[in-house]
Amino acid sequence: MAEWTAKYGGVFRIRMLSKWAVIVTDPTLVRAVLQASKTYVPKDGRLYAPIEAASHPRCPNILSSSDAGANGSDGRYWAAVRGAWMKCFTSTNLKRVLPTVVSLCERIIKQQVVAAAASQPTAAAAAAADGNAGAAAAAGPAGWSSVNLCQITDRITLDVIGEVAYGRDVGAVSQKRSRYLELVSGMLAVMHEEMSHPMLRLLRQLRPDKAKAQLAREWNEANAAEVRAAMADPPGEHTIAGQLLQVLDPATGTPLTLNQLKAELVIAALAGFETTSMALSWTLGALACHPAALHKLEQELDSAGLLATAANPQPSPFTWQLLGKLQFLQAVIREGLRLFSPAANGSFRMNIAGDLQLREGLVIPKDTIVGVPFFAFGHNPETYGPDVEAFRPERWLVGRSSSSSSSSRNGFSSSGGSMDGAAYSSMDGGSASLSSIDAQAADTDAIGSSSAANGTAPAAAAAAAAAGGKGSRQQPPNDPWSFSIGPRDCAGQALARIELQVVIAMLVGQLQLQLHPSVGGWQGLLQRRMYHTTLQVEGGLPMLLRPRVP
Ligand code: HEM
Repeated sequence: MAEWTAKYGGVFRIRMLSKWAVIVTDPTLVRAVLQASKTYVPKDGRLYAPIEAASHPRCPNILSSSDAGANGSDGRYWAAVRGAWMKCFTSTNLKRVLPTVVSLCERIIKQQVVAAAASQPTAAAAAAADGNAGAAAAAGPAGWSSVNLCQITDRITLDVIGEVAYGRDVGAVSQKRSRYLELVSGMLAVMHEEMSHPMLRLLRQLRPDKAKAQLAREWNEANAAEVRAAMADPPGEHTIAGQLLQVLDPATGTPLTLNQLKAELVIAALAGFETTSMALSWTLGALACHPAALHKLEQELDSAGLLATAANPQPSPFTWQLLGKLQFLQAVIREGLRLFSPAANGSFRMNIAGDLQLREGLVIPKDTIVGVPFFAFGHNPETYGPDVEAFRPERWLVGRSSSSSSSSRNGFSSSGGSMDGAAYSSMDGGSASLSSIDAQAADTDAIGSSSAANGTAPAAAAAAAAAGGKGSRQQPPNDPWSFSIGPRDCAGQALARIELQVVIAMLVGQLQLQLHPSVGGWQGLLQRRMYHTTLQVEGGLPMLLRPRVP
């Protein structure tokens, strides 16, 4: 779709099985479709059936349920659970999660220090001397540990989700083998397959795949056990389980049942695990291929006391006060999210209300699918200029003031708003949201929740104009919108943004990173992009790591 976007521009239509789909990547039209307005298109669960299959086939969940009138739903259920999710992500609650993220990073760094030390005098040299070239390559050069970075980011992310969902350490970082990690990864693989091939689910119902059925059973049992434990001994206010246990189903007036809770809580892993982990891996991989950007980041980390150097061998851990303050780090994260948009497929909606006039001469007929694929959005040359394929964090700095995140109160944007005719409860709890987390606002709980900070970043438009491109017409947003925008934007983005900042700052601050030569540099990294519902790294991401200060 990125290629079609480059060829056909910010709006075009494609055929999806029996239906037409209008694909929108023009920022103005994306706003029209996704943000509260008369042209807003609500979600429709029918397009998300594989997610429901992996959560609970007969229970709605926050991600797939309709927010306004589609599928016979009035949106009240979605509004109730969304409200609970957002309460979980207030600054006060997120502050309780930050130490977990920091300590997981410290643990990973320690593991890498040990692994790198074990490769000295060098396992590689010994293996090479024995004529075992394969083992020598896998061990990496002396003093470096050879890793699949995706496995590291997976482990950190799953433990963060375990803490936020249930207040529990699921042990992905501390244990050598984590069954829960295997189950989540397995279920996501099934979900992606079924999203890509809609007939697959039907075929599997006709001819069941025993291994997949067993996986689904185990997944179901593991989640049921977590939910039962949470019901018996409710975890704290900072957990999604803790908040959901207080929700009353608007249809019955009673607390959510075990199945309803399970359907909701599973979404934390299905929506938050691979997306965040991939964002980390892609961004760290991109940094390893761009020494100038890496150097700038190192300088910024050094000035914040986060870089390990001979003079400062034990840098301070990342603190709440630093969130949103490191401008180049923020730019690196934005550029990573733009270029490697983790929820690549983006948001797909169904225009059920009637013919919809998006602008003069552009009408979306009733019953048409409307798709906003965020990977293609991030690769629209009309928006970002001719260098869309380049990793250039600076594009997010031009035109931003030094307190860049202050497009709204202290870095928290609050343009969520209400939606015609539908209860939109994400404002209820107030979440620490969008562009950054800012320490000045950290003590405030009643923070507006969602939606894009809608300032403009003139750099890309100027670049496009200079190149004579059509991009001069566009107003690029000052965030890559990888978390979507509007009432159905990512409920977990405040958490993801914290994890991205802390993990990148701490790993880069304390470890040297190099792409393994087998990847083939930047071009090789780009070729690993595997476009599913999420943007995965095909074959993992082999990297070499070593402590900055041995
Ligand atoms: C870099 C990481 C992440 C990215 C890029 C991302 C992206 C997105 C996007 C694009 C959507 C909208 C999907 C659609 O319209 O169909 C979404 C929704 C959602 N995300 Fe995330 N997400 C991330 C991390 C997380 C995390 C960590 C969690 C929770 C632990 C989470 C929970 C959710 C939920 C619950 C929704 C549905 C919200 C609703 O429909 O009201 N996400 N996310």
